[in-house]
Amino acid sequence: MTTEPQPASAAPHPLPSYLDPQHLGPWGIFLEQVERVTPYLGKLAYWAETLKRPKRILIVDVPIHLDDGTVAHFEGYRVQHNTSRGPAKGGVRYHQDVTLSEVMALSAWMTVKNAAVNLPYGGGKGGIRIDPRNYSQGEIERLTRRYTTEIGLIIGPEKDIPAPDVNTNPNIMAWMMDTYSMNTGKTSTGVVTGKPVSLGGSLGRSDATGRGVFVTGAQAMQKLGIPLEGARVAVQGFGNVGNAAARIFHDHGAKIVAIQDVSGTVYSDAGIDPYRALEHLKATGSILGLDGSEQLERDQFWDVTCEVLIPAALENQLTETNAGRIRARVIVEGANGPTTPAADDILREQGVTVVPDVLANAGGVTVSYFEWVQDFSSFFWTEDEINARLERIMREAFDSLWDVAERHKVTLRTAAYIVACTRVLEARALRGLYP
Ligand SMILES: NC(=O)C1=CN([C@@H]2O[C@H](COP(=O)(O)OP(=O)(O)OC[C@H]3O[C@@H](n4cnc5c(N)ncnc54)[C@H](O)[C@@H]3O)[C@@H](O)[C@H]2O)C=CC1
Ligand SMILES: O=C(O)CCC(=O)C(=O)O
Repeated sequence: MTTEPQPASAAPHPLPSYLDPQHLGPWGIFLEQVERVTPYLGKLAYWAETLKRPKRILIVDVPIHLDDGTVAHFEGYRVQHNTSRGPAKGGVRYHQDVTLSEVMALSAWMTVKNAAVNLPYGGGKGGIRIDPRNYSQGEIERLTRRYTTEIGLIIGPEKDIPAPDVNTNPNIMAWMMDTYSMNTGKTSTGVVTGKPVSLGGSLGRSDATGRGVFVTGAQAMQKLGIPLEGARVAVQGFGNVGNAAARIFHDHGAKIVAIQDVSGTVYSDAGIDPYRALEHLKATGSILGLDGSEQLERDQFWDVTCEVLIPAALENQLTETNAGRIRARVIVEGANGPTTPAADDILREQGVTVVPDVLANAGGVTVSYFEWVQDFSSFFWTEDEINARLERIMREAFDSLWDVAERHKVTLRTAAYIVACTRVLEARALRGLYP
C-alpha cells in the first residue's frame, strides 16, 4: 500500500446523482469553484474530492398544526458539509425557494468561509422551504420547534451550531435553544448563536455581518485609492446584512444612492439616509415611497453608477446576463453566492474588484464564534471589545488574501479558496481515513 499522496484525488466511484455537477443549482456553482482552486492545492489536491461530497445530509419532514386546525408539512434540511477543522457551523434559512442543492452549497460556503478567516469550525447550513410571510408567529414558533427536534439528532454545541440567516432572527434562535434544551434536559445556550443578548447572545452580533462588509469593503477601497467620503454605494437586500452595511457605510461618510429589497428599488442621487429608510420600512412594510427618493424598475438597479455595490439578498444575482452592465468599481458580497463563476470572469475583465462572500460576510460567523466562546465560559465581553476583535480578524484576513491574490495573480475569491481549502484539506489529510 502506498503512503505517498498521489497528485490527483483517488475518486474511483461516480458521484451520487444529487452531487452531480449536471444537477445544477447553487451546488453546481460550488463544484465549479472547487475546480477553479484545485490546480493551486499542490499535493492536497489528492483530498479535493472531500469538498465535493457533504459529510452529512439530513432531510426532515416538519409537520405542524396551522392556526385553522389543519396540518401542514414542510421540507427541512440540515447539511454538514465538512467537520475536518471543528464542529459544523452555519445559519438556518426560511424561504419559499430553499432546495437541497441550495443548502448544500450554503453549507459548503460556510466550510470555506470559516477556514478563510481561520475560525475553528467546519461548515453547515439548514433551511425550510416555506414563505414565512404567509404564516402567523405561532405557526412559525411551532415550525421552528418541530424542525429543531427533527435535526436535534445531529446538532449540539460541540457538533453543529445553527444561527440566523434569511428570514430567521434572534427570536427564532431563542426557540431553537429552548427546544434543544428541553429535549436534552439541560440549558444549552451554546447550541445556537445569534440569540437575544438576554439569553446568552453576544453584543454586536446583529450588526456583525454588515460591519464585516464595511471593514473589508473599506479596505478594498483603500487599496484601490477610492475615497470613502462621498463614495456612492448601492445595496441589494435591506435585512440584517444590507441595512447594517448601509448604516455603517453612511456613518463613515459614504452616500447610499440605491436600495433594493423584495418590494422594489429606490434611488436618490443626493443619497438616502438608511436610518430613515429603516424607520420607513418598519412603519410601512416597504422601502418604496421613501421621501426624497424615486422608484426604479427592479432591473435598473444593476445600471446604477456607484463606487461600491453590495449584493446582500440571495444567491445568483450577478450572472453573465447582467455582469457587463455593472458600473461599480468594487462589489462587496454581503450575500452568499450572489455572483456566478461566469459573472466573476466578466467582472474581472472589466476591472471590477469583487470582495467575495466567504470573506466579506464572515463578520457574522466571527461574532457567532465569540458568542459560542462566551457561552462556554459564561463570561461576556463588552461591545467595544467584540467590535475591536472582529475588525482585527477581518482586516488580517483581508490583507493576507490580498497578498495571496497578488502573488498568484488570481481574484480575491480564488485566493480565499486557496487559503481556505488548503486549511481544510491539511486537516483532512492529518486526520486520515478510518479504518
Ligand atoms: N444574517 C447573517 O448574519 C448572515 C447572512 N448572510 C447572507 O446575507 C444575505 C441576506 O441575509 P439576511 O440579511 O440575514 O436576511 P434577511 O432575511 O434579514 O434580509 C433579506 C433581505 O433580502 C431582500 N430580498 C429578498 N429577496 C429579494 C430579491 N429577490 N431581490 C432583492 N431583495 C430581496 C429582503 O427584502 C430583505 O431585505 C443572505 O445571502 C445570507 O445568506 C451571510 C452571512 C451572515
Ligand atoms: O453566524 C453563523 O454561525 C453563520 C451565519 C451564516 O449563516 C453565514 O455566514 O452565512
